[in-house]
Amino acid sequence: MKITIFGSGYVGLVTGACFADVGNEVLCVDTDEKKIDRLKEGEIPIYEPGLQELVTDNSRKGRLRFTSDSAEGVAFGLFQFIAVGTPPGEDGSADLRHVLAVADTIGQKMDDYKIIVDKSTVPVGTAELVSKRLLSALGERGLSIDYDVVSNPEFLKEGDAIADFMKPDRVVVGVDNPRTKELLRTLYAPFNRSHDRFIAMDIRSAELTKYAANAMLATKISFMNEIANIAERVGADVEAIRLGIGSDSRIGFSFIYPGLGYGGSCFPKDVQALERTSHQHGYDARILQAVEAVNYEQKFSIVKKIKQHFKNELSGKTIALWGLAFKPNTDDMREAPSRRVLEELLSSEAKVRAYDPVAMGEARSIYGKREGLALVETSESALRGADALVIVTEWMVFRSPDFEMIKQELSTPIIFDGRNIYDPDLMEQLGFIYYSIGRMPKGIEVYEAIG
Ligand SMILES: NC(=O)c1ccc[n+]([C@@H]2O[C@H](COP(=O)([O-])OP(=O)(O)OC[C@H]3O[C@@H](n4cnc5c(N)ncnc54)[C@H](O)[C@@H]3O)[C@@H](O)[C@H]2O)c1
Ligand SMILES: O=c1ccn([C@@H]2O[C@H](COP(=O)(O)OP(=O)(O)O[C@H]3O[C@H](CO)[C@@H](O)[C@H](O)[C@H]3O)[C@@H](O)[C@H]2O)c(=O)[nH]1
Repeated sequence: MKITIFGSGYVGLVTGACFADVGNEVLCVDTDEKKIDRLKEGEIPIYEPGLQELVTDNSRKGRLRFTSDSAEGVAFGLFQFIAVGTPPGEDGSADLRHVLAVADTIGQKMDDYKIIVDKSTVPVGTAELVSKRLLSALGERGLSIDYDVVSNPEFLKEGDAIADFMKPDRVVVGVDNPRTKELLRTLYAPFNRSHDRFIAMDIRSAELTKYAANAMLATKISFMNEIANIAERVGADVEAIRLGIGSDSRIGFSFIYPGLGYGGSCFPKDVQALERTSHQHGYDARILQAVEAVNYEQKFSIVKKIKQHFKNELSGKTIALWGLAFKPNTDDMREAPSRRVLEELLSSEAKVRAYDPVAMGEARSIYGKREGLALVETSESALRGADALVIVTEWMVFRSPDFEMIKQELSTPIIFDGRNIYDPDLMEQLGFIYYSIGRMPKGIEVYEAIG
């Protein structure tokens, strides 16, 4: 089948490469000409495991192409996927300008029947807005051409994006035309082989399903962070609690890792946008507000411990920071907890030496030359002359480091672990002062309430 995809970011590029890989002809369109030039040269602008190989292979076979010419894009595919960004607007609601710009473009250029598939995360009612924009653009051209607008939210995770797309838990499709539903079922059939994962529903429900999924996952994380905050105040261990509740199959082990709060380009903006939608419809979404509030505070939790340890005297101290990406296996730093941690440390006049296995380029483009901040090339050099190490992102390579080397490099052996990746008993044996999330530091019976 012929597929056009507007937007060549995390979602558009992965979607394009995966559809091409199962034999479709795919044309990816992006308004960012530099990005398209790089993609044409075989350069992938983002770090996503496996994507380089998939894009290179399918480009070589001629099934995956790139253009910044939107007219070419509209003419090409029966399916016109919209996979552009929907960032938060000033009041937190989703900014639809890119989605509607694509709708305008399609309406201005289409000459035959198209299926417009919205893969961007958008508030309920957006498909109707897209449809109105198409009608109005066609009206201006004095044309009446048939089309369908479908909602097909994407559930992939960065870092696992290809596996998530190729073997999805489900494919949600909001569609009101039975024939179009069957075409989409056929399009997704290669990813739907072991059992039926194709879930068709009305368009509004599909749009809301996406927000409900992200809000539920974010709720699990904030809930667990709240339990962690209670645990450390009453002298309990959140890691034991995690095992104790995760083993209940009704709760499950996934998305109950406490830490420094959720970040990334999705949970923060989507919880906020759902809360705004709800507000606009006269309903006060109190759970969502609490999820956000807990998450906001959680990003400060490790800095509060650092400040408490150093008795609020961070001036003249140097902190080594491991992990800048919002989670492992990505270079994405959008809403990354590391940014909050960095800002707090720098504004407390600490010096920071930061390292990440893949996000150094991204960090340089965000911070440039920032006073007090050194972006360094190895995890070892981050430690040099530092007074403490902070773990912000749980990259595999940080899980079993050379602790003797860490001790030698740090002026005092202190680790603040924002992801609970080390064993407190081992840390004690090795002679570290060790702080983590939701567990008391060894030797302290009940943690003093922090801040
Ligand atoms: N990143 C994720 O893990 C993820 C997962 C599921 C859903 N989503 C949702 O998918 C959407 C896209 O997210 P993303 O992370 O891929 O965004 P992104 O910012 O990585 O990429 C968006 C791309 O769209 C391009 N673009 C903007 N306007 C355009 C236009 N008019 N025509 C063509 N291209 C245009 C931009 O240049 C950019 O390259 C968002 O709604 C997001 O919430 C993201
Ligand atoms: O137990 C956990 C699990 C995750 N996180 C944090 O939650 C954030 C989001 O993680 P993750 O969900 O793995 O990454 P995303 O790539 O943002 O993916 C989410 O957002 C996407 C965009 O909407 C959805 O498509 C995915 O299904 C959804 O998992 C990260 O900061 C993680 O560190 C925790 O703190 N504890």
